Amino acid sequence: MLTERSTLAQFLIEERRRHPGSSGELNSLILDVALACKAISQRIASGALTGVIGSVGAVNVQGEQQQKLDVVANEIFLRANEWGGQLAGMVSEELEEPYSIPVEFPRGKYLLTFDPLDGSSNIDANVSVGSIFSILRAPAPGEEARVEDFLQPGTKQVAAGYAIYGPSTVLVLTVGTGVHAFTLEPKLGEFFLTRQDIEVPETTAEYAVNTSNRRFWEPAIKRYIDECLQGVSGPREKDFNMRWVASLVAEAHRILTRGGVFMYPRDSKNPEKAGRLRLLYEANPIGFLIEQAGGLATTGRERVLEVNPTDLHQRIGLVFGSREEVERITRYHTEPTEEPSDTTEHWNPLYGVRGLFHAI
Ligand SMILES: O=P(O)(O)OC[C@H]1O[C@](O)(COP(=O)(O)O)[C@@H](O)[C@@H]1O
Ligand SMILES: [Mg+2]
Ligand SMILES: [Mg+2]
Repeated sequence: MLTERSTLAQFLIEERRRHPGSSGELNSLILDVALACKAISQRIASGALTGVIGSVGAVNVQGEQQQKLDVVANEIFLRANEWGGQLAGMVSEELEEPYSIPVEFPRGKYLLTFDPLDGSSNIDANVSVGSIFSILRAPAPGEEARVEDFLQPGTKQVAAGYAIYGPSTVLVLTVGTGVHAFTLEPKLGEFFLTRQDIEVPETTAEYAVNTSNRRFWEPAIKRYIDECLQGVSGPREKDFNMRWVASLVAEAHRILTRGGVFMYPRDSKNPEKAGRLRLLYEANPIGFLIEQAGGLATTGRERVLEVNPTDLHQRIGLVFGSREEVERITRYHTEPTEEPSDTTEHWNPLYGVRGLFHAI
């Protein structure tokens, strides 16, 4: 029987009872991932005192500035997960190719993909960051994983989660039986169950989007946001609130706590990229968690978890959160929507359909 005092290990033992013949390898893997998160949490907490703040002065495979903590967190993830015999390979945001398990360690039946440090541009400002992970089955257990082995749709995930390094460190996990949160007790170094069966409220009046990209958005997103901005005097007939942390993990955690909708839609900013966020280790694990909590996650057009990946570091548009809003945004992508000629005219209360001049 699980209680508020159950540890992550006790939770995993309870879960395993549902699968009497299971080997326990998944549990060991999740505990190794959790160990990596504890170690990263400690490095982040000590901040500038241990010299881990600042950039490396190099760009990663994605062409992004690597922070020292990106490199440190990546190393911690690799070391914590390579030795246990559960994995056939790993894919990290920080590595171009899959990481092959060193020959001295046994290879196992799972694959791990991860973003070791998400939101790392926030590190210097001491804003919440996180780690995101996804676990898949290896098509060829015991053999070195090939690139194509990782290209599985998100529906195939066995487990997924993230750790948020905020005022407290919280591990949020799904093994396909709901979403549960474990808070790190730093003195004991143990994760304790603090929220069970998390549910995303169906309705919300809070959205998260980087509006500086507005001119690159598709009409459906412009329409949605413009309608929110019109508040009570617009077609939505209610006022909205906005948040943008620029840390996917922090946005997902807020939405799993009080609802909301997050958008990093496909845009025309860089036509070679279909979005900002990466499918295998950002969109899929977050999508799995959100669906398990009763919310929705789409690309704006289709369910994220049904996208067939074509590339390890593929980017994708991502819309997730409270069901009603995600359904609406996804519907707007299918409806013919006029490109608003000028934002101000579109939402200014003086000019809107319900505005002052319309009434005269
Ligand atoms: O800088 P922007 O455009 O606001 O983008 C922020 C987004 O980029 C990310 O930081 C990308 O993740 P990484 O830090 O792992 O590259 C997300 O967490 C966040 O949602
Ligand atoms: Mg990230
Ligand atoms: Mg990252």
